Amino acid sequence: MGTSPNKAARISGAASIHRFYSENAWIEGKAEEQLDAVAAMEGIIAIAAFPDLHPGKYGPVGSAILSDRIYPQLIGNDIGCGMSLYALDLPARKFRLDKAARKLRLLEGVWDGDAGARLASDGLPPDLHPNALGTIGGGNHFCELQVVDTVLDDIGLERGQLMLLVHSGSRSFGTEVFSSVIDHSGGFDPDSETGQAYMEAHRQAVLWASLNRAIIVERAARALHCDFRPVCNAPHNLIEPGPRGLLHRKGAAKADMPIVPLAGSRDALSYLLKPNRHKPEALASLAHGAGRKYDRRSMTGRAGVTRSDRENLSRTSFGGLVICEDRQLLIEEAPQAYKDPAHVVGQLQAARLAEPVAALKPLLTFKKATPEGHQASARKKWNSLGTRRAER
Ligand SMILES: Nc1nc2c(ncn2[C@@H]2O[C@H](COP(=O)(O)O)[C@@H](O)[C@H]2O)c(=O)[nH]1
Ligand SMILES: [Mn+2]
Repeated sequence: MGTSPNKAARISGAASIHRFYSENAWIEGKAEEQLDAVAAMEGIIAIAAFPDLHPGKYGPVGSAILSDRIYPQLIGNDIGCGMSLYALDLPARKFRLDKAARKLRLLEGVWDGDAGARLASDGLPPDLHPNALGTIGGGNHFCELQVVDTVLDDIGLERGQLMLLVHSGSRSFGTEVFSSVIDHSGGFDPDSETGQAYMEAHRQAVLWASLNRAIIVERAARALHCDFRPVCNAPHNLIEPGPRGLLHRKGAAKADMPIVPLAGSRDALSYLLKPNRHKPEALASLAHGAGRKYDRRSMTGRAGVTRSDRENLSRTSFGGLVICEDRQLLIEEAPQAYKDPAHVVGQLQAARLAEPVAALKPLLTFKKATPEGHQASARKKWNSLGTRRAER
């Protein structure tokens, strides 16, 4: 369990860990053990842990870790993963959920735009995983149509306004970068050739992921016939070099920006937060979501157990819809898998790290709609259509 925010600093191993959650937070013992293990690693300077903390494959998710070494393992494969939020120029009165759901199915297929040109215009090699660009990916990546439910501060949003929240990362590119360094659990010296090569590939992956989210919203807006404007773009899986060292954020939102999104679940509110910049121990970071309460494996038996449960997996208590044909993913990503985002926000407020400025209600959540095999055949079909079009 966590300690209260006012006695949160604790020395464990070499590095201090600031826990920004109280005894009431749902924190697994394994996540605490992972924090302690990281604090004892060579070169770790300080750690900030947030109330969405939960165990990860290689380290604690929901933490920011300052280090004088590069630790690719702390970031994992989804380098640059983040949340981008956009306000849609789509009148709510004209909005029809079932129609929008049909239109957004377009996101299932590959993107038919000029990936090479977009990559090049962002300073990236044009052949950098072009086929994956503009696609959401699996797991808990999603693209969600939301409606502004509550506005607590003037941030240019109005109640009832439609929004799009995109959560995605660097797809196959990030996986390739990580797989080349996966065995280096001891990390890299930042001055070493291998360390510098990793940081260059990582820099490109962060740009790639951000471009990916931008293309996803373009695709969605085109399908919905509307305009959009960016509200915030907050990565939460990356290393940021700075004057105090290398800041590793693993499932911790970059918070040195005016507004930071905190995602809930497909059946809970998401929040927009105004960070309080006067807490250096928070390492310019914040919770990025509700955080997992139960791991994927243990969701079988917790969700979709009865027939009516299974029938309701694609509907939400807000009257919203979920587009995801992968039944197992629907179960693993069921709302019960996550902590209560309102509680997470309350913990951040109690720790004086941030204030909520708006709450957003999910209307339509698009997760990986077809299993990988179907996607491959859809891609083949799309490509052969393209070839036929070109032959005409
Ligand atoms: N609004 C939604 N939020 C969701 C959904 N599924 C997950 N989540 C939240 O996003 C974060 C992402 O975590 P990450 O560690 O994979 O980056 C997670 O903590 C959840 O709170 C959803 O369908 N809609
Ligand atoms: Mn993520």
